[in-house]
Order: sequence, then structure tokens, then C-alpha cells
Amino acid sequence: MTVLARTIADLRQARDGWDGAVAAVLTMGALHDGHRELMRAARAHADRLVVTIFVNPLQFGPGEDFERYPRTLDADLAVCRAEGADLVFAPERAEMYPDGLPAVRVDAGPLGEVYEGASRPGHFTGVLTVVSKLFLLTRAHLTFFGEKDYQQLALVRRMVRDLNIPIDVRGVPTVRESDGLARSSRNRYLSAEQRAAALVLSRALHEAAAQSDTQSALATARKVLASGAGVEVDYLAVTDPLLGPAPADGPARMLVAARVGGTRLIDNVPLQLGGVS
Ligand SMILES: Nc1ncnc2c1ncn2[C@@H]1O[C@H](COP(=O)(O)OP(=O)(O)OP(=O)(O)O)[C@@H](O)[C@H]1O
Ligand SMILES: CC(C)(CO)[C@@H](O)C(=O)[O-]
Ligand code: BAL
Repeated sequence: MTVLARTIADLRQARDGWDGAVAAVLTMGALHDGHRELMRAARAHADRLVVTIFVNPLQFGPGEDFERYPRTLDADLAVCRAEGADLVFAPERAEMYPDGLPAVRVDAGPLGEVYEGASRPGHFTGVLTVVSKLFLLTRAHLTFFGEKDYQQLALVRRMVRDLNIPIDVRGVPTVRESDGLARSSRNRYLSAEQRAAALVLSRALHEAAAQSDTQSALATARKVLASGAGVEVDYLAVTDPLLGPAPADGPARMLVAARVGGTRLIDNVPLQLGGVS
């Protein structure tokens, strides 16, 4: 049975009776197959699954899509039930932020200021603040985050290490549509034409991943991205897996963000640089 908790008191009441390993999957709702994959991974590794659904105002900047962000609680609950969640925590804003936005926040530091953070100032401090609240509220032992939001995953791992938060953070590979588009709640903003144009993101990454040095990977990706009508690239970068400078050899990551119409999309892919040993 899936219990719905709309308040912290109800969450605590349901959570208090549990034994065994508890996994948390944190979401903003509008659930899709990417979220389902996180729930399946969580179910496979824990005795209990709690899913949180909260569109966190603290991580949206002025002019971003906070008001417009899809809110589909009934459909989301059906997904959580189908995936065997024990508990869904879907608080109202006032339950999470009773005193207005919090005065004390978790500072994301320098890694929060590059890539997504450069385009969305304050975003990761908003993310890490709500993520730490949700970790404390759910008292989960494990948590599953998507690689689709690669920088977010890296920052959550870093926060857990830096602040000694007792939770095991696991990454789950990006779930894609059959044509390669990374699943995202924001895909529903795209018209058919924009969706077709957005395919250059995954195609650029896929072609870049066949290259063995950073410059060729970037040049290949740039060429494919340039073929997308109405696709405005925000950044395209190669980093090491922890988002440091690109290595000459070994595992790396290519990250891309672009605006398609009014919609900002992100994607990334692992790269293997250097000679094959
Ligand atoms: N395609 C995907 N594959 C794997 N995980 C995903 C995918 N999309 C989202 N997730 C993960 O689901 C969790 C909740 O993300 P969120 O609710 O913001 O969904 P989203 O689709 O990323 O939404 P948005 O369009 O707002 O970025 C995050 O850990 C995120 O990385
Ligand atoms: C982790 C998260 C639920 C925090 O609001 C959000 O950033 C998301 O959905 O990826
Ligand atoms: N999916 C990450 C949350 C955000 O874009 O605000």
C-alpha cells in the first residue's frame, strides 16, 4: 500500500514504524520513465521506498518556470503506486517553508557556480538546501539520483561527503526515449517541431562519445548542434567525472545545455579519452 503524506507530522508517523533499509527518491513530480527507473533501482536495494514530490521554489530563479512547472499529483500517485512506493511525501510550500524562504541555506560552493550554476545563479544552493531537508525528514539510508542532472548528482555526493550526512547516494543512468531524447518533465513544453530539433542534443553527445580526444569530441558535437534549427547552445563542455578539468586520458563527461524555443534542456554522456590500453 502507498501512503500519501501531505504534512511532516504524517510523514513521521508513517516512517517511524519502519525497520530495515529505507530508500528515498526525490522529485518535483510530473513523473516519467526516468523517475520510474530511480524507483525500481531503489526498490531493488532497500526494504522501503519513499518518494518525495515538491516543486521547490528556492531553486528557481526570477523569470524561470516555477509557476508553469507541471503539477500532476493524481497521475504521479498512480506511478508511485505502480512502482511499489511505500510512502509519497508531497508537502505544500508552507509545510516546507513555514517562515517564508529559509534564512539558513546549504551553500553549494564553487561547483555550484559553473555550468548550470552559471546560468541559474543560486540554483544549486536551493537544490542542496531542500535535498538536505528531505534527507533529514525521510531519514533514508540510500538515495537514487539521475545522471541526467549530472552536476546535481555530483553536488549531492559532495554535500554528503563534506557534511558527513549518513546516506548512500547512488547514480542511475539517463533514461532516453527510443529516438535518444533524454526523458525530462520539461519535454512536455516542446511542440512537435521543437522536440524534433531537440534531438540534436542527444545526437551530438552520441557522436562525440565515439571520439577519443577532447577537441575532436567538442568539434563533432558543435557541428551536430549547429544543425538544430532554433537550438541555442548555452554551454558545451568536457570535464572529468567530478566536473574538474578535462583529463587527457581516461573517463570524462561531456555536458550540454541548450534552449529550444523557450525551453532549457540539459543532457550529458560519458566519454573515454585517450588511447585504448
Ligand atoms: N531521463 C532521466 N533518467 C534518469 N533520471 C532522471 C531522468 N530525468 C530525471 N531524472 C532524475 O529524477 C530526479 C528528479 O528529477 P526531476 O523531478 O527534476 O525530473 P526532470 O525530468 O529532471 O525534470 P526537469 O525537466 O525539471 O529537469 C532527479 O534525480 C533526476 O536526475
Ligand atoms: C532533487 C530535487 C527534487 C530537489 O528539488 C530536484 O532538483 C530534482 O527534481 O532534480
Ligand atoms: N531537474 C533539476 C531540477 C531543476 O531543473 O530545477
